[in-house]
Amino acid sequence: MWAVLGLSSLGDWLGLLAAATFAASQVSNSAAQGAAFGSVIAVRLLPALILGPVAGVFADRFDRRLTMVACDLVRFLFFASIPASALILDDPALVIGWTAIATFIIETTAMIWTPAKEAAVPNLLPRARLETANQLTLATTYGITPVLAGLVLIGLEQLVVLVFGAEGRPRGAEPSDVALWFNSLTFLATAVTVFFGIKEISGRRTAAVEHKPGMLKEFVQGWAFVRRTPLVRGLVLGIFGAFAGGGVVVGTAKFYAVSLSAGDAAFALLFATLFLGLGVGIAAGPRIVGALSRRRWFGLSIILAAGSVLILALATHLAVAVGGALLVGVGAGMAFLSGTTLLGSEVSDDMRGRAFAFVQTGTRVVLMLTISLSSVIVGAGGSRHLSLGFTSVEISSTRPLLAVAGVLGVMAGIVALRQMDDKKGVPLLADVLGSVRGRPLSPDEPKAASGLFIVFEGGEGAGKSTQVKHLAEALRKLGRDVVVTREPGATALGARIRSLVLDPPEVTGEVVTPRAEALLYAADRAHHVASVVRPALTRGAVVVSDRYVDSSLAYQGAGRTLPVDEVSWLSKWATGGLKPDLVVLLDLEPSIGLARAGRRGEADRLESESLAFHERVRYAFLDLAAADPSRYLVLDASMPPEALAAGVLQRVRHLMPAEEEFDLEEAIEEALEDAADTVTMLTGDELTGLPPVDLDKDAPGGGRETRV
Ligand SMILES: Nc1ncnc2c1ncn2[C@@H]1O[C@H](COP(=O)(O)OP(=O)(O)O)[C@@H](O)[C@H]1O
Ligand SMILES: Cc1cn([C@H]2C[C@H](O)[C@@H](COP(=O)(O)OP(=O)(O)O)O2)c(=O)[nH]c1=O
Repeated sequence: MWAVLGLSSLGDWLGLLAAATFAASQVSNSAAQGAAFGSVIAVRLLPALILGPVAGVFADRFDRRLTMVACDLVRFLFFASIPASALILDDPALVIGWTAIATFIIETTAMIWTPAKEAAVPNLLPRARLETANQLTLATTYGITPVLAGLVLIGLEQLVVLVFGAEGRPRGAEPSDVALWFNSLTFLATAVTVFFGIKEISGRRTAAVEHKPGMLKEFVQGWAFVRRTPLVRGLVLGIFGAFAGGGVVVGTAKFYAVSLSAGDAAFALLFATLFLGLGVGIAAGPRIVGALSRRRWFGLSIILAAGSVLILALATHLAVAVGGALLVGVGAGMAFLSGTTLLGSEVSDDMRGRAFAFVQTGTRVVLMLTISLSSVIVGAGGSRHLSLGFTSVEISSTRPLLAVAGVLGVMAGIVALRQMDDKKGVPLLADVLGSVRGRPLSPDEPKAASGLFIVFEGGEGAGKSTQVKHLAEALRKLGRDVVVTREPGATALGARIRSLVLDPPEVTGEVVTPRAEALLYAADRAHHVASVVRPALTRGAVVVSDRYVDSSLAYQGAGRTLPVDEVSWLSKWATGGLKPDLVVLLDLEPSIGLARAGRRGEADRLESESLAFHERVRYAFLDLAAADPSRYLVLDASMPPEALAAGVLQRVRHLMPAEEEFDLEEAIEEALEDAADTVTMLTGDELTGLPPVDLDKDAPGGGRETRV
């Protein structure tokens, strides 16, 4: 298929050059030569307008292999007919006329061949390879074959001179004749290859064929499909927007170079960088964006290209303009690649031909219209002096035109992004940055609406288990369904993971390495969330967990000094993005906490870590709380348990539905009374200096960090 494609593309380029020079060589004065050359090029664009829209119906309706073969045979015959006509006809005008007609027919056939080919490729490849295949196709069509066509032309010319000498060559053996003969044979070769070599292209047709509606109906269906499907609508809009922007750039380029006070060299330089950018975008784009959603990539590429047109509009210095042109190219190249790949992979087989044909036609029309319109406008507009009193600036009409094109392009990109976004709710910038680093974000799984998820975090011996118990009791008294759980080890699987990760090395026989440790905690968490937490939240329960994601960030991130954002991504992936409604951080001097925990008995693997380790953990927790105060309640864990419990309840009150609030006040009162009892039991020293817990002054609504 690639060989066919390369050969056929070589044929296209060769045909474009050869037919035009052939026509020009039929007449001798230069004006007529120009007209002949131009008219042959013009008839190549005409079929796009007339036949383009219906071409796709052929690709979807008939066997694509036979369609391609028929088209290639037609091209074989008509390319050969051009030099043959010169042998038969004597009048140069007739020969030029026939060349134009033949070119028209050839181009018309190409309009049918291309969508058939484009629609067939995705059926021949695994989806995952489609993007690479498209890279190859684009590189072949726009990079290799045009150059090759030029070389072949030169080579043929040399060959003709070598064989027939410089003068007195037989008719039909001029270099441009030979090029056309040669070209005709390339199409014969592709016809043979497709017919005998790639039978798979036909593979998809089955019984459905008899029920096909009429051609006209299929055509109308194709339009309706484009209009109705957000993906295709977004794609079409984006692609047309990009081409319109490109058209304006091309149409204004000459005048633009003048407005930079630069000449033809600058014009050529800008074009060369634009094409360089295009190549870079196509070749390096996929590697740069990594696993970013292709739909998002497409929209962003359009925005990049159009935004860079704005850079062009504002650039006053050639260097800036060259940078802008490079970015326009990169954006356009990436959009081109991702757009083609999306069309190929996400449009169903029976619509694909029409979708490709629609885009193929639309882009040509848009390009022609914008190039000619913008060059006319710029030509008519000229440039104006704007007097500012003390100085005057020259404003060329290319600038506003480019600016308008840029703004419209950016808007088209944004609309395309909206229409096609497959990761709604995932922040765009974070997604792009994550993808560039190899870790795209996944959309959060929907959170259960009714449940409440409360997490206790803190160092060793901070009193988490004690507070979890208190809170659960208080909420149960209110009649709430409460699920108490913990990490690691709340499930049977989790219990095994827990012993793998926490048993001292004397028991396990070796030390768990930091990354393995992070993965084990994440595995425990994934299983825990899926089998315990989410089901409970779904039925509306309050889930109270002793430790969650923050423990990994603090212990594995800060403690083990693994990159915190990687640990965070791992947990996000493990939990499907489930975040707690409230995190209660019990903050305590590690030495005190470890002493408390030590009373419990044998230290586990992490408890035996150095004090410095536990210091890092403590400050990591505090940092996390400071970064998202509305989600955290930080309590001084050296306070008596009852006072802490009252503080927790006070905050939980804000998370409960309104009708439960009244009872909750009572529960808090009760807890405070308990606390008061404890206070009287203590000697008092330990409590001096604590701020009073004042219920009334706490503004309703929560949302602030509360320190009791
Ligand atoms: N606020 C507190 N003040 C003093 N000791 C406490 C407090 N909370 C808990 N403790 C004690 O400290 C030890 C560890 O408490 P625990 O709740 O198991 O902590 P964690 O679950 O954070 O490791 C237990 O012996 C517990 O009785
Ligand atoms: C959940 C989690 C715990 N841990 C550590 C912290 C604790 O030292 C250990 C066990 O937690 P836990 O059972 O809460 O211990 P303790 O009751 O002694 O505080 O696991 C991590 O390192 N990463 C994690 O993601």
